[in-house]
Amino acid sequence: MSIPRDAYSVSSSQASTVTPFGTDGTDIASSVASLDSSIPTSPEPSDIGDEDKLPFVSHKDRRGPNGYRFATQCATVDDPNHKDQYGSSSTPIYMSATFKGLPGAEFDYSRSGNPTRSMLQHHLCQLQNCKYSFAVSSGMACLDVITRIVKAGERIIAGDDLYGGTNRLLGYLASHQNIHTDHVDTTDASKVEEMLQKRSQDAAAGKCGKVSMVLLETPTNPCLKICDLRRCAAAAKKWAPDAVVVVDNTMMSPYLMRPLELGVDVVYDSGTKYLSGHHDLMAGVIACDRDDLGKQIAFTINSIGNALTPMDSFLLLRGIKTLAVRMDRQQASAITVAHYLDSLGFKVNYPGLASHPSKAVHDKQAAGPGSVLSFTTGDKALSERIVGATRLWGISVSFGCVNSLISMPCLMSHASIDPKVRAARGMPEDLIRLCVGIEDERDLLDDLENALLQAGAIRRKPSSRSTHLGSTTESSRAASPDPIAYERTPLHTGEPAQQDKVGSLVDDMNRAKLETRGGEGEPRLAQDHPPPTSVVVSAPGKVILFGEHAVVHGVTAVAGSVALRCYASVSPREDGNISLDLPDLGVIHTWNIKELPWSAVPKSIQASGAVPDSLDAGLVSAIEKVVGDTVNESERSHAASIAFLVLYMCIVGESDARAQAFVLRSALPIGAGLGSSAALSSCVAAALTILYGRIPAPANEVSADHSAYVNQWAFLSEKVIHGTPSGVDNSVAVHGGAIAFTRAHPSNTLTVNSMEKLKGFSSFRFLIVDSCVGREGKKLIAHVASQKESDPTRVNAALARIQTIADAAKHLLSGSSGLERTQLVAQLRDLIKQNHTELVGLEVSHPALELIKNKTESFAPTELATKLTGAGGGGCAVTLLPDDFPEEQVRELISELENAGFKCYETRVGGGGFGVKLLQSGEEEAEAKMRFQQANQSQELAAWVDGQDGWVFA
Ligand SMILES: Nc1ncnc2c1ncn2[C@@H]1O[C@H](COP(=O)(O)OP(=O)(O)OP(=O)(O)O)[C@@H](O)[C@H]1O
Ligand SMILES: C[C@@](O)(CCO)CC(=O)[O-]
Repeated sequence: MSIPRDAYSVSSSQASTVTPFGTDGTDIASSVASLDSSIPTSPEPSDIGDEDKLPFVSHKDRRGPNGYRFATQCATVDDPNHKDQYGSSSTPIYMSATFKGLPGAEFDYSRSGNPTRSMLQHHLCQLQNCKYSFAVSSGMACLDVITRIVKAGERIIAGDDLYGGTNRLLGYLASHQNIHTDHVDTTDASKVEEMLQKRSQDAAAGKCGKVSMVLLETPTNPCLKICDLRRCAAAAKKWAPDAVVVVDNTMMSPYLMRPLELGVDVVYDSGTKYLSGHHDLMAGVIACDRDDLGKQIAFTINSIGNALTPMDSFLLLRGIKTLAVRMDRQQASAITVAHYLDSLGFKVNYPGLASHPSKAVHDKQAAGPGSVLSFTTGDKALSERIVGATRLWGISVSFGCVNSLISMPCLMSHASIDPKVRAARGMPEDLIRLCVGIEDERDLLDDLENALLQAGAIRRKPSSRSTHLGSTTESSRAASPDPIAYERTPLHTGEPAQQDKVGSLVDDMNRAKLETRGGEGEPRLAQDHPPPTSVVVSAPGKVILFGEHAVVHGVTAVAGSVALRCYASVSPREDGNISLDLPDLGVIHTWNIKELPWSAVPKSIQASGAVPDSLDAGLVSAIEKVVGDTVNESERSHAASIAFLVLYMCIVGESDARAQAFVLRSALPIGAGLGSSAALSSCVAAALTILYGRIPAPANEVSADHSAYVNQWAFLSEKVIHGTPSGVDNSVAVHGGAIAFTRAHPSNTLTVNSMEKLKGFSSFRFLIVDSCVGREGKKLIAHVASQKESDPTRVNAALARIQTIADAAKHLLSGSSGLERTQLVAQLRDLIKQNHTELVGLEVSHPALELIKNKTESFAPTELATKLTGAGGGGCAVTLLPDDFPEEQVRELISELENAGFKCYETRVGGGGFGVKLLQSGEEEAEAKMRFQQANQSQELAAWVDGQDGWVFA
C-alpha cells in the first residue's frame, strides 16, 4: 500500500526523532511504549470495571517525547529532520502545489505531502504523544475519513448527544451506504456494553452486520455529558474486538485529554476550535497509534484529497503554540462563570461543578473541565432573550475561540437534528451554551449579568445591598462578601431584552396609529380583558455621554439608561377624587374629578385618543389654576403636577375617569441631569395608558408599538417640565438601552426621530458625580436657545462641532470600530473632553462641575476624562473609567470627591426601559401604597419594588 509522505510516525527508540513515511510505508515505527521512561503510561484495563484502580496523571505535567512538558512543547516547534535552511523561527509556508525532483523525493505533490503540513503533523505527534497525526480540512473531514473504515452493511454505535454535524453524516451513511448507527446514552458504560453485546449476538445470528466502529464524545456537546472512555473502550474490545473505538476530543483538546492513552484507537479534533484558537481557519486533526489504521487513514486522505492547505497548516501551527495558555485562562473563567450561574439557581451542565453527576469519571480521564458549559432557564423564549441581550458574548456557533461565544444549540449548531430526535435524546430547547474566551472574566460576568437582568431571568434580591447604578460592577463584587445580589426570577414573569443585536434603526415617536386606539367615535378600549385597576410602574434615568443641549437643535446625542429609576403606584379610591402624592417633594394634591377643567381638553384628543403634537396653551393654563391653589407647592412640584394632570386629562377623558390614588417617587437625584423628569413622565404615561386600556396590560412583553405610544405621551409631559425637550431623555426612559438619538429638525434631513441602538456602549464603566447643585433643566435649555438666537454664528459652529464629536462617538460605541480597547477608550476620552469644552462655550457649566472635572482629571496617575451630563448648570458630571482603572483608585477617587461634598455613583448603561407590575390583590395594593408613601429613603423603596415578582419590561 502506498502511504502519503506527510504522515508521521514517532520512533519509539528516539523520542525526538520523527520519521516521515517512506513511499511504501515501510518505516512506520512499531511501538510507542518506551517513548519516555518518565511518562507514566496508563495500564490497559484488564476488564470493564478496573478503571477505579487506574491513576490519572495530568498530561500538563508529564514530559513529552522531546523531554518537555506540554506548554513548552506547544511553543517549541522543532523537527530535527526538517531544519529550515535559513533557520527561520516560524515555519515557512510552502505555498506550492508541486515540488521538482526525481521520483522518490520527499515531496512531489501537496495533496500527498507538503513541508508546512508535515511540520504541523510532526508537532501534533509530539503534543498528542502518538505515532500518526494527520491534518485535514475540517473536523467533519476527519469524521469522513475515519468512517470510511466502516464497510457497507456494518454498524456504528454512537452517543445520543452528538454534535449536529456528526449526526448529519451518520444519517447520510445510513441512507446512502447501509451503515446504520445505534445511538445509546454513553454516560452509562453499561448501556454501551449492552448494545455491543446485543449487536454482536445479532451479528453472530446473521441478523445484522458487525459493529465495526464505536464513536464517542466526552464531554458531549452541548449537554456536557460524560462518557467513561476506558470502560467503553474495554467493552468494545470485549464484545466487538474488530471495532475501531473513535473519540471526538474537540471539547478537551490534547491539553486536557488524550484518549489514545485510555484504550481508544483513533482520536480526532476539530482544529478550528481550541487547537487554532482564533476562529480564523477550518481544520481537523486525526491521531492514532495503530499502524494498520495509520496506513488506512493516510491512504484515504491522499485518495480523497482533503489534507490541510499549506496556509491553514501554518495558521494552525501558529495557533497551537498558545494552546496551553489559552486553555488555562479560558478554563479558569469558565469555572467562575459556571459557579456564578449555579449560585443563581440555574441548572448548569459543567464537569467542573461538584453537582455534575459524572464529575468523578471526568476527573479520572481529563486534566480539567474545559471551557464550554451549558445551562437551562426553563423557558425557550427567555433563553432567546438572554442570548440576544448579551453584548460581549458573541452569538455564534462553534467554540474554542479566544472570544467568548453564546448560543442556543437547538436553534444553531444542533438545528440540523430533527426536533423530535432532540426531544427524544433529552436535549432541552431552552439550553444556552457558553464557550468562554480569554477576556477579563469580570467583563464576561458583568455582561452576562446584564443580559440576565435585561431578559428578566434574574432580579435584585430584596435584601440586596448593592448601591450601584449599574447591575453588579466589579466594585460591588469586591465590596460585598455575597457577590450575588441577584436571584432567579420565577418563570413567566421575565422581561424581554430591550435590544436585539441585529436591527439598529427604529422609528420612535412617529409610529402609525395603533390598533388599540379606536377611530373617531369608537370606544377606545380594544382589549379582550378589562384593564387592571392597580399597577406599579417604573422607568430608568439616563446619562448623556455626548450631545446634550445640541440634541434639542437637531444634533445627535449618545445616551443610555442607568439603573436608578422613578416609580409610580396607582390604586383605586372610593371617594370620587384623584390624589397625586409627591413624597420626595412633600406635596399631596387631591382633586375632585368632576371639578377638573375637562372642557379645556381639545375635542380632537377626546375623540380619538391621539397624542397631540404640541401642548394646548388653554389646557395648561386651566390646569395651572387648579394646581396653583395647593399649599406647599414649589416650582418643582408645580411642574410635575401640571404635567401629571395634562396626561391624566388627555389620556383618561372625562367619561372614563375613575377615582384613584397616584404616588410618584424618584430614586434618581431630582433635577441633577440624570433624567428624573423623563423617568417620571414615562411612569405616568405608562400607568395611565395601561389602566385606561389605551394599550393592553402586558402579560409577557411590551410591543414596540405600545412602547412608542407610551413614549409619545411621556414626551408631552416632558414638554410641560422641560419646555422644548429633544425627546432623548424620555426615549431612553421608555425604551431603555443605549442609543444614538437624533431629533427630526430643520437643521438635519430627518423627517422622523431616529434612534439607533449602540451595541458597544454598555461595556464601559462610568463614574457619575453629583455636584449637588440644584438647577432647572428648563431654564438651561432656554438659555442655549436664546444664545442661538442672539449669536447664531457662534452657536451653530459649536453645534456642528458637537455633531462631529457625536458621530465619532457613535462609531466608536457601535461595537464595530475594529479598534483595540485601549485605543477606543483613548479616543472616547478625547471626545469627552472636546464635548465638555463645547458645553462650557454654551454657558451651561458650573464652578462645581469644573471642580469635579479638575479633581478627576488630575487624579494621578491615570488620565481620566470628565464632562457635565444632562442640562448642566449644576447637576451631574460623568467620568469614563478605563477598563484597567484599579478598584482601589476608584474608591480613593470617590472618597476624595465625597470629602469635597459631592455624591458618587459608579455605573454601566443600557438596562431595560419602563416596567409594569400589576397589583393582583387588595393586600398587594395596600402594601405598595404604604411603602410608596412611607419609605424615607427612595433607595429603600427602589430595593423593595425591584425585588417584587411579576415585572414586565419594555
Ligand atoms: N420624584 C419626583 N417628584 C416630583 N417631581 C419630580 C420627581 N422627579 C422629577 N420630578 C420633576 O422633574 C423635574 C426635574 O427635571 P429636570 O429636567 O430639572 O432634571 P432632571 O430631569 O433630573 O435632569 P435632566 O433633565 O437634566 O436630565 C423636577 O423639577 C420635577 O418637576
Ligand atoms: C439638555 C438636554 O439636552 C438634556 C437634558 O437631560 C435637553 C433635552 O435633550 O431635552
